[in-house]
Amino acid sequence: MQSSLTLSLSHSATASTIPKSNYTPNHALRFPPSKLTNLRFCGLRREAFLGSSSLSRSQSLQNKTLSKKINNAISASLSGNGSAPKSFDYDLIIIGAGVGGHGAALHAVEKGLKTAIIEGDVVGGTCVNRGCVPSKALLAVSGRMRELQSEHHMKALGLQVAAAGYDRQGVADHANNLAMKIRNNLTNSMKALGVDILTGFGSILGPQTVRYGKLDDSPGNTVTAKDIIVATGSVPFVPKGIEVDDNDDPLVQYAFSRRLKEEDAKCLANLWKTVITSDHALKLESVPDWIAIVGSGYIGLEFSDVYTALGSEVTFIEALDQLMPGFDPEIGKLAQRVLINPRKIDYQTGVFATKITPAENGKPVSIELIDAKTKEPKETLEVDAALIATGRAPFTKGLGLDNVQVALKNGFVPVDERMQVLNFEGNPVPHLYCIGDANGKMMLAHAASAQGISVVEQITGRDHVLNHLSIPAACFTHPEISMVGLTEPQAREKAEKEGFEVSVTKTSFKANTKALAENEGEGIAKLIYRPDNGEILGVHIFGLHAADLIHEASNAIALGTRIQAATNNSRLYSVGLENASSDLSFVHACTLTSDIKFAVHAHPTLSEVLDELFKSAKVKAHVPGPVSEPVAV
Ligand SMILES: Cc1cc2nc3c(=O)[nH]c(=O)nc-3n(C[C@H](O)[C@H](O)[C@H](O)COP(=O)(O)OP(=O)(O)OC[C@H]3O[C@@H](n4cnc5c(N)ncnc54)[C@H](O)[C@@H]3O)c2cc1C
Ligand SMILES: NC(=O)c1ccc[n+]([C@@H]2O[C@H](COP(=O)([O-])OP(=O)(O)OC[C@H]3O[C@@H](n4cnc5c(N)ncnc54)[C@H](O)[C@@H]3O)[C@@H](O)[C@H]2O)c1
Repeated sequence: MQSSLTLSLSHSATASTIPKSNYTPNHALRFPPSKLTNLRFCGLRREAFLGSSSLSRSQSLQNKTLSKKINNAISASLSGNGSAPKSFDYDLIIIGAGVGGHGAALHAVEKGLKTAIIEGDVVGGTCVNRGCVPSKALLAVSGRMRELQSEHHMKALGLQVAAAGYDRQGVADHANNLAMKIRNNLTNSMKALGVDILTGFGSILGPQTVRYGKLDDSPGNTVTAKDIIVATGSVPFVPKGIEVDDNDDPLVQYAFSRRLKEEDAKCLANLWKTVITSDHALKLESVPDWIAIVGSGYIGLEFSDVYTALGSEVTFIEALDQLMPGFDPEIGKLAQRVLINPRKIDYQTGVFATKITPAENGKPVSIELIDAKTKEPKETLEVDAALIATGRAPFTKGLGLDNVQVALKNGFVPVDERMQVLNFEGNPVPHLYCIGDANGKMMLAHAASAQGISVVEQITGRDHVLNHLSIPAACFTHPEISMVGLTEPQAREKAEKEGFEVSVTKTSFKANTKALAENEGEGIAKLIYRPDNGEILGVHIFGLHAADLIHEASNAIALGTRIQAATNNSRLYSVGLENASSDLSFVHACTLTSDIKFAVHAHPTLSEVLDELFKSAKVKAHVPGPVSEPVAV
């Protein structure tokens, strides 16, 4: 924390409980001295460089001029009749080489398909370059910083550590280098397997036909394929009224291109990067003293972990009535108690950030807040920087989908459960699929990849429908949060509609030897299930390595494993024991393997948290029935 800070935020207080006199007016005091110097030294107005335009890369890609260019390019290369080609250049063409496209390409090659992937920017897409990969590198640092800074934690382990510090550029380099390494791995893996990587912006010209090339009026290249997968991903969603001024701003690019003196360029960069999205925040070009994070979903929460570990104070601005509204409410409450309240984080819920203006000429970032329900103005917050983490928008403009009678829905590509793209009438367009963030089903890297693999299975003759309720998700805070399936309210709603009973059971990390050995006993696991048949409806974990632990539950859901199947397993179990010498493996195969309650976990491991969880579930007593003959598998 800078010594210039005059305000010490109460840990659990909402912003509105902080005396107003401390909160906004003397805001200049919150600026680190270096920044004030820079602001005075620069004395430049951003408009002096490029007028008032300040679109980020992603936004500028999406703007109208771009759409026009693409449409012109598409019309220039349309062959005329729009009918399907008779022979094909490829078996499969994928538009977009993010993790979704990459996963599909690798599986397609394995299945013997001649495959090409079209990429308009860099291989790896959001996850590798601007998402999962660099964010997890920053979170790895924040986790260690947090641990080293916790005197109490260190003392409990009998350790003595001198004051922990960090080198901002070193941390940023770690994230950037990791992204580069994974990007190279992805590129090399595709090249090695013979996937053709075609460079350019891809769009659909007609059935089974794609154009790729520059974003200009040139005809570009036309390629055909038996099947096409759209995997164009997403970009940060910035609500109306919020002005983002991140580093990809054409103004900054312009300044650099004019070869300003290094300190001038740095100064300009400092001056302009005050309202950012995750695209920019991941570069960690600065660690602001006080940053407002608009949105308390995955991105907001993970960045709050990073920023507070590195010394920032955070103010969350959340439109809904509670923080982390997407999580199971009970897990959300615990997460708030552990991840928010003891840290230098305050928050306002039930408010919209309607207008955000970047810092300029010595003035801080200003954030106008309105009550989310009444729409009445609430207050204007002044901070050093703002991170906009209000969701993601599909990147689907200019894809030419109207050439195959497809209309976007709020920008997303409409698909059915097999990821087949649906036309105006709701019918699948033959040979056209969309996976990943662009279809909006589940905006997660592994979901994109799993959808891609599922599509390849289908086009190679094996029908496959992905069960999205079996796909786990994790938030990589310290400790982590993970989940699979339904939240408790969702499960109860479903139960009411379909007429079944729901039970909930929980276990604590406090009872787990390994967690206690690590001095990390804070956490719970929660199981939501059907007591009548032992079906797992949802599992939620908050605690050490929750992101790794969830897979036992997600695999169980995917494979249809029950907590305890509705057969008389206990009788089968005893039959097995009596005949242990010869028949136990048979009995195992047909009964115990379908009962997760009887799975064996190594001791002492964190996985015993889940073992306890499944064992504590009370599946209703079964009517004793005839014991079926064991079947060899
Ligand atoms: C900060 C952050 C952290 C995240 N962390 C995680 C995490 O920990 N775990 C997780 O599961 N998910 C995480 N995500 C979400 C994850 O990044 C996305 O769900 C995932 O990247 C989606 O993959 P995709 O292949 O659908 O799209 P993308 O990764 O966005 O890739 C799309 C690709 O298509 C290219 N493209 C777009 N249009 C065209 C076109 N017309 N022609 C040619 N190329 C085109 C783009 O340049 C891009 O390379 C995170 C996201 C963010 C922003
Ligand atoms: N660990 C991970 O798997 C991981 C990490 C980061 C991102 N992601 C993916 O990226 C996607 C985007 O993440 P995200 O955190 O931006 O979105 P999100 O949907 O998770 O959360 C956005 C939050 O912003 C709030 N909000 C929206 N507009 C607002 C406004 N004007 N004022 C105040 N609050 C507002 C919403 O109520 C919501 O709580 C997620 O869907 C997630 O799947 C995943």
